[in-house]
Amino acid sequence: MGSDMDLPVALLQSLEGVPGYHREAFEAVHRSGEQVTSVRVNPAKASLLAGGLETYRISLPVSGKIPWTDNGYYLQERPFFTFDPLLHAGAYYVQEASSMFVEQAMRQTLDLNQSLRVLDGCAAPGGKSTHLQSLISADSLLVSNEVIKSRASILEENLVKWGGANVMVTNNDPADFSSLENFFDVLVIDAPCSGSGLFRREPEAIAEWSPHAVQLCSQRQQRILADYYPSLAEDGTLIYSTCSYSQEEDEQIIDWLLNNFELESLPLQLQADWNIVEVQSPERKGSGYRFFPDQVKGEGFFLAAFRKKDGGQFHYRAPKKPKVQKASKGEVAAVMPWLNQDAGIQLWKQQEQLLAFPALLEQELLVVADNLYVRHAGITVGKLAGQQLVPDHSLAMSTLLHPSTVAVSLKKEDALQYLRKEQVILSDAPTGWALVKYENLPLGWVKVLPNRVNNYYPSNWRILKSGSN
Ligand SMILES: C[S@@+](CC[C@H](N)C(=O)[O-])C[C@H]1O[C@@H](n2cnc3c(N)ncnc32)[C@H](O)[C@@H]1O
Repeated sequence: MGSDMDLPVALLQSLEGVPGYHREAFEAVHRSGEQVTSVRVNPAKASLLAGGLETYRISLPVSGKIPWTDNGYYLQERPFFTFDPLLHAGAYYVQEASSMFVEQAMRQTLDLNQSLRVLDGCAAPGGKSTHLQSLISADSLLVSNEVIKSRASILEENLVKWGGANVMVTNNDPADFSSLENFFDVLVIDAPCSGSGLFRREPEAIAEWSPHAVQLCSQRQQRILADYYPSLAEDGTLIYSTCSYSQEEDEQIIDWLLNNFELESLPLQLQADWNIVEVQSPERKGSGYRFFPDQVKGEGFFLAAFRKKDGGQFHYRAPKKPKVQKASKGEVAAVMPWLNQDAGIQLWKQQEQLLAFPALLEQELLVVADNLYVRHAGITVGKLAGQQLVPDHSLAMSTLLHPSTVAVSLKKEDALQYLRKEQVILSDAPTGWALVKYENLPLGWVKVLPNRVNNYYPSNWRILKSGSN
């Protein structure tokens, strides 16, 4: 190999004959060094922002819309995202454009107005999960599972910032889901893969690639799919994706799925100007969709969708010893003034923590909590000290918060100071708990005391870098 962007010869050879692959253009786009930056806006927070969508345009150098998704935008250049308080407020997520195509698979194979139980089985750091949460209805459930503990904590952070109440973050092995047979209506597997689709953005990954690694990934993808499969209900949708170009991880997985399970391949409609390549698996002619960076404005990506034709439906049985209990009348009375009254939520208690969860998803909460290791469920409201709520950061990030909660607005420099968990000086703030806001979006809590202000931003999420742009 010569320069960093010399792609593995074995990869290039393996792609000969693949529909849509043009070696010269493919190599040229990797050599070009062009970087595509994109974000997906949080529709639940966009409406709260001081200037609505226009605020994003001021904060971010938006250059255009990503055509296969409602809330995705390309940027002219990559800003220093860490120094944008709106990122920390969960106003948007920085995400690769091609992977937002999962929205088409969801929209074209499901009625998103229905109440759905959705499992994101390979969820960290949360790109697909935050997207799925924005797509599903308020009385649908998203379970975001990540097997690696350290990655599950990043997933939790991103989902807490996103602010949806209908989400549970779990940290389980895929095999643990065997106890939830036929529970989910949608299973999204954005599988760990050999990563060739990201070589333009991460050239250092090229050195790790080998045909052997592709084989290992393919076997692991089969294990993950086989472990999760029983948890999908009959007529449920399976969405499988990778950021690999290798057929062993893409078309051959489609054939493996169609050969080993009662699945039907679901073709998706494409617009010609998206330049996404439709492929068929060699044996069973299942449909797949491949993104080449020389043809789309985005990185390499592959997606296929299926309908499950066997299984059955889930039958609810109340757990004998529920892991969460309904909050008492007194606890509800102490907490309700903090919450938006129309939110349709039920308050629960787990040890000392109070949490808010959509009232219509009571059975779902109980079943998932009974069978899995739940890191986070709904909105953590906080703990009661006597009759007083000590509010949790999750509540500040949530749209459940009562709109007239005491708040102070900060300019960018002060907001960054707050996000570094440093001292903030607030003149005129009344004593007690207050939200800190930037452009009308909450960043977190402070407690105003007569002689100082205590900063309650979560220590492990604080900005560590100095500077402001
Ligand atoms: C491609 S990433 C997922 C990216 C994520 N869906 C997103 O959009 O932000 C694949 C994830 O699968 C996880 N993973 C690795 N090995 C796994 C296994 N054996 N079973 C399940 N997940 C695994 C990785 O830790 C990683 O978080």
